[in-house]
Amino acid sequence: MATPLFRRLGDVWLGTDRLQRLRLRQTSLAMALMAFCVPMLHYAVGVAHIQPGWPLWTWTALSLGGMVALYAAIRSGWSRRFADPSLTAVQIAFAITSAATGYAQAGLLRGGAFPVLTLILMFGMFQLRARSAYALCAYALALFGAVMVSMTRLQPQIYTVEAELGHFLMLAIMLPAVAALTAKLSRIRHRLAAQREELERALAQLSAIATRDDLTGLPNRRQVSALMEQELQRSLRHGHGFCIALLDLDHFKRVNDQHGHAAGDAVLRAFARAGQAALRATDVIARWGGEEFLVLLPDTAMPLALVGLERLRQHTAALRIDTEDGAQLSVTVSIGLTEHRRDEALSDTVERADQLLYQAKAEGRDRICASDA
Ligand SMILES: Nc1nc2c(ncn2[C@@H]2O[C@H](COP(=O)(O)OP(=O)(O)OP(=O)(O)O)[C@@H](O)[C@H]2O)c(=O)[nH]1
Repeated sequence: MATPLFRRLGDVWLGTDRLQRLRLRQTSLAMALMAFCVPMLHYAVGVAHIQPGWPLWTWTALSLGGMVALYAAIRSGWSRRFADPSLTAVQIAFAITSAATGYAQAGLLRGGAFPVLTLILMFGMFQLRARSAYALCAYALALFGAVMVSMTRLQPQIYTVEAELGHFLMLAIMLPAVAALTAKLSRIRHRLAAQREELERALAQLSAIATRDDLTGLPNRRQVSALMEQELQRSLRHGHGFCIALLDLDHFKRVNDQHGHAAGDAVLRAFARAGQAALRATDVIARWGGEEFLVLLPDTAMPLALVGLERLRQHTAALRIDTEDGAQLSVTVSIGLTEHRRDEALSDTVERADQLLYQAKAEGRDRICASDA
């Protein structure tokens, strides 16, 4: 019972968009850190036996209010107009300012500002670019330096020159080291992102090679076999039938012999395009091998399948293909078409289509021989 409630609350707080949730989780963590720092500073002021005055309350209101404003800017989507919608650099600059002004009030416990500052900078380590990291570390060093100098004047008995010099030197060593580490991480991140992109491109290429025929761009035999298997499973579950046709270009050897292999390739490409255009978007025409093609007509029964393939046959006969030697070629196609019989193996359906194709060739080519089932 509790889980859906927590999930709903989570959705209200973080939204449902994946990227937005990532950003807001980060900001929520920063808000939690700030919520922890507020009582800590109040405690530090208490230790110094100082009554909390307006500087502490102003700091508290601005620090908490600023975090809420940053959360609202991201949650509302307003921050999407910027290059970094997480507002990482802004959040870090704000937190540094809050830490430095807190340092000025923390008195004896001001050393606590340093681990907090380290934590703040660690937030940026995984997101900031090298240049922003250096700029923010320089800002932190300058601001803390200014606060330290001011405090040696305002409260010299607590903020002694010697102690502040020591603190400043510590920061002067720590901050550039953090910036250098962030820059290194940023470079690693960019290299990883580039490698991932390259890998995705290679995978897409591999998948195209594995599933597409190079010459025509149509699905290859392996791919259409997988599609037929899928269609078979769908047909078993839902009870609707499908048709398969085998197509073979007529006298194609002559095209190669008389006009060359390149002209033959051009004819195959033109036929592939015409075939796709003649069929419905849900039908699949694939290269079965050589000058043979297979058409899969999912969720289609015989009279309708015949209409689609007759259109394809006519489109093919109307094709005119210009060759490099200036000739204009035309081509016809013979088709064996059949419907899958319930409970029969796919290979049997394809075999029947092949016999019908043979029959179409024997009867004079440029025709369809079809059997219902
Ligand atoms: N240009 C080209 N030709 C191919 C390709 N694959 C197969 N072929 C050719 O297709 C021709 C097939 O010829 P055959 O099987 O004898 O049949 P056909 O000349 O089409 O005659 P019928 O099928 O009886 O009408 C052969 O010349 C093969 O070299 C290819 O990718 N490109």
